[in-house]
Amino acid sequence: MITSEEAARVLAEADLLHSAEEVSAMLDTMAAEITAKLADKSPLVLCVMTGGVIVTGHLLTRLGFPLEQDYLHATRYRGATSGSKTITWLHKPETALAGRHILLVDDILDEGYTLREICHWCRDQGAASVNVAVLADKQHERRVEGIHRDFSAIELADRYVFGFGMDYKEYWRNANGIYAVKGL
Ligand SMILES: O=P(O)(O)OC[C@H]1O[C@H](OP(=O)(O)OP(=O)(O)O)[C@H](O)[C@@H]1O
Ligand code: HPA
Repeated sequence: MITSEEAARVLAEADLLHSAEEVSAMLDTMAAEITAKLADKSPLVLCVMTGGVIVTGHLLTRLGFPLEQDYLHATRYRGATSGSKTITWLHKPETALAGRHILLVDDILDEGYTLREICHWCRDQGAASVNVAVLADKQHERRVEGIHRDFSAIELADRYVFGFGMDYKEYWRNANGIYAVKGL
């Protein structure tokens, strides 16, 4: 945990990677790609809490076709900047997944453990298809086997980022843009 004063310093010293306007334009593009693939599938959109909440909200207003929405919460970082290999499930969706076309929406695909486990779970539930949409796809060599994203708004360099749902030690999910922590 850090104090709010430390959090304010982290933002003041951070590098702005993408402004809110840039994020908005990239979400427009991703929404168009999702529409082209899923508009006739009546998908079930699952927000991956907590980080996925902001991108899911912005994305949903750009999807002008019939869909349903639910959420799940699976976490492995729990406020830290490096993750455990064990995913903790805090909430599973109420909506039945069997036979549904699932669109998972999360803030970031980093090493991939989280979304890989969530995709496996969706398939175990009998989903007809599983598509993954992330705001940010971090570029590095540590990605686990067996996970790929179908849609991504932004590719990012290998730095610890925050904003637009992504946290730094639980702060600054509310930052309106994408920032990289100084020195990380
Ligand atoms: O690709 P990975 O290396 O697995 O990391 C990506 C995941 O990590 C973050 O979740 P976190 O565990 O921090 O949970 P939170 O969203 O509740 O903070 C983020 O929201 C992704 O779900
Ligand atoms: O770079 C990151 N920032 C915030 N949350 C994350 N979860 C995985 N990687 C990150």
